[in-house]
Amino acid sequence: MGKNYADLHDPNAEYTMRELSAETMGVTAKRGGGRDVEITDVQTTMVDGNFPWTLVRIYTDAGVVGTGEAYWGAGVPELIERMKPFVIGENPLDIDRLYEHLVQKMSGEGSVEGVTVTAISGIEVALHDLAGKILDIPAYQLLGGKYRDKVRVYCDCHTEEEADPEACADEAERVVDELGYDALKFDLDVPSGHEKDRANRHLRPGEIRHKAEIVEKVTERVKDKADVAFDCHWTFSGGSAKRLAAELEDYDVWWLEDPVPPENLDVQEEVTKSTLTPITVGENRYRVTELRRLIENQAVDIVAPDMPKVGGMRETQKIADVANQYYVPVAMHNVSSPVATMASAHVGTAIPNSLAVEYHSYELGWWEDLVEETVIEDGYIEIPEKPGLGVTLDMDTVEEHMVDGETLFDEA
Ligand SMILES: O=C(O)C(=O)C[C@H](O)[C@H](O)CO
Repeated sequence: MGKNYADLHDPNAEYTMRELSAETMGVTAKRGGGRDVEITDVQTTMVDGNFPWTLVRIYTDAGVVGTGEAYWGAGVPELIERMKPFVIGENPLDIDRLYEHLVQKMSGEGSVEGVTVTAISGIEVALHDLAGKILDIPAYQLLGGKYRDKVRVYCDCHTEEEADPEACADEAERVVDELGYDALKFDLDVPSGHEKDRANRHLRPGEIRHKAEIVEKVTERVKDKADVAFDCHWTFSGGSAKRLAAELEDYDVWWLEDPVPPENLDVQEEVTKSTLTPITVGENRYRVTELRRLIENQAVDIVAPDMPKVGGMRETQKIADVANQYYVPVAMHNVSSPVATMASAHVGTAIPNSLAVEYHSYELGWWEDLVEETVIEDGYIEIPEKPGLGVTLDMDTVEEHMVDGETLFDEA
């Protein structure tokens, strides 16, 4: 018999004083225009992409189905399964209340940050698709409307010779000229051969010179054709990060991402304030509460929430609102399938301070095949006018790439 985590006993979830269900809140008034809809089921299927994408579907008694996606990670499907009883019977149009309801119900299990927030995010994205379909409007309309018809996409680039500055520059040129992107990102936390110890976070002078050489070669090669960001994946000490960022001030760096670990806000703030190189942080922080502190302390020049991880579409919009008050742009981190990528683009059009949305799957070959529609064209996502997110899962592709042991979604 398989494991069943869904029925695990959680007293916090079973009884909470702050109970936000429709029944307890007395949300019973009849709604016109086909809006009296009830959620009947929630299902997940994990697809083995370049990350294990968790796709989510919410079914209703009206026969309308919403599709969403949570950021990848073990435990996400189990957590969604555990939350299912809290949304069944609810009206999917009450997105905000249902989000708060899940956060409250899952408090004991950890809904301040981490994988529980990721699981809630997947449900929240599916609710936006569903609500858009019920109301017959695109999801961005639920967020207040459009700032732009197309959202810019940046391509996360890789090469097998990731430590070779010329190879990185060649790849940058190829991605710009052949794939049509005008915004790129490369990893800068690549071993240079000058390391004495990979654990201590300290950058030796030769390592800094090597990183500066990658940045110089790449930015010079695509100068005036593309913006280029560089990612450090939470690797270096504050002192080393400051020296690296100072060295990179001579080049056209779009941003330097996550040079220090995300936990210590004081160090983060000091690094950001020490340099003219724009510093971007965000993908490992959760919900507006955590991102707010980063922004309010002016510890970040550009904020990078991962929408289907940070809390979903409305939570990302709330983060963008706080960022906007500090004149901070938003570059959405994204390693998702076309479903959450399109959902991020809907957020991107609904906020004034959208810089770009990441695309992290150009080497996969079948990323676009997961949905019937074209998602990225010439480095931009055109926001669809179809109801909901405007993407339709191609079930043959889902089935072909499902993680072993997964079952395909039920028909609508
Ligand atoms: O694209 C980025 O910015 C990343 O940091 C990709 C990471 O490898 C990924 O998010 C880690 O899970």
